[in-house]
Amino acid sequence: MTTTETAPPTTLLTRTAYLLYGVTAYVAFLVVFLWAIAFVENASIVIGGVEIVPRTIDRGGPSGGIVVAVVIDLGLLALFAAQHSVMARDGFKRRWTRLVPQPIERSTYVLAATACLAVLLWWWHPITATVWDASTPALRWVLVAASLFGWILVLSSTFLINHFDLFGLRQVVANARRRPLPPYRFVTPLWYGIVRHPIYLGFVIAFWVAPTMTVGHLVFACATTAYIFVGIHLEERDLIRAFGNDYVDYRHRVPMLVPGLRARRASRPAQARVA
Ligand SMILES: C[S@@+](CC[C@H](N)C(=O)[O-])C[C@H]1O[C@@H](n2cnc3c(N)ncnc32)[C@H](O)[C@@H]1O
Repeated sequence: MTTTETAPPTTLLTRTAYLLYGVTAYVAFLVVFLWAIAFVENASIVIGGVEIVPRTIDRGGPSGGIVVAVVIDLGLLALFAAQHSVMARDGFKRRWTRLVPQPIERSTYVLAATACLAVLLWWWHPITATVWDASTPALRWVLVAASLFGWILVLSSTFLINHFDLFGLRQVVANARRRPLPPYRFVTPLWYGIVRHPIYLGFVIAFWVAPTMTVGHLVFACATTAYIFVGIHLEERDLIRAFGNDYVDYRHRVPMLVPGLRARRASRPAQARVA
């Protein structure tokens, strides 16, 4: 997330190149994000007789023994998690922007995350042994709808905090227009008044609610959920550093992931405030 106030002086050519880079990173992200939805939902989309989702969580990927598949899949998830955890930290960004110009720092992060996600989706090894399988068509539809609701929650929440800042477009557009970037703001609209992490809640719903749960899908859901808790811990540390008592108070008022949970614990003593 960006807190820059002024864009450094650059030529028109450089600013245009940064803008194109940012737009390319955003479009690449959108394409791979749509693939990720199709991947998790095991969607089959045929256009002109061609299947455009050749590999999903349970279909089409490389095969191997179960042990090999679990090791490779966990390795792919670890690669994705490592990229996210390291590159999103403020300390890394400070050192990183000595190499990468500030206006395209976020786009570079988005591009790296997109590349790691594409590698994960392409090399994922399905493990198709069934854990559960909803028997009736009506129940299957309900579960698919609930899972898609998770994706809607993810996407709508990005717009509630700042979609174009999250994906680096605001930064390259401001730089192209030679406008200073307004400081990044802490906001709590709509879902952010119900849980502190609606994007992560959306992912948890999308990953766990499935009409057919295979062993591979379960490995994916367990590992990503564990990583979400680690990510929340790191992200909240940065948010407290950036927004101080505003975020500490927010943590006391609003539950982390499960709506209503914190309200039941409201009588617990408040944690230490930021000095
Ligand atoms: C991938 S988003 C996830 C946001 C949040 N954890 C969620 O699940 O909805 C990560 C970025 O959102 C920013 N962020 C988290 N909560 C925010 C809030 N209430 N207002 C503004 N930015 C926020 C963090 O600083 C971080 O850069």
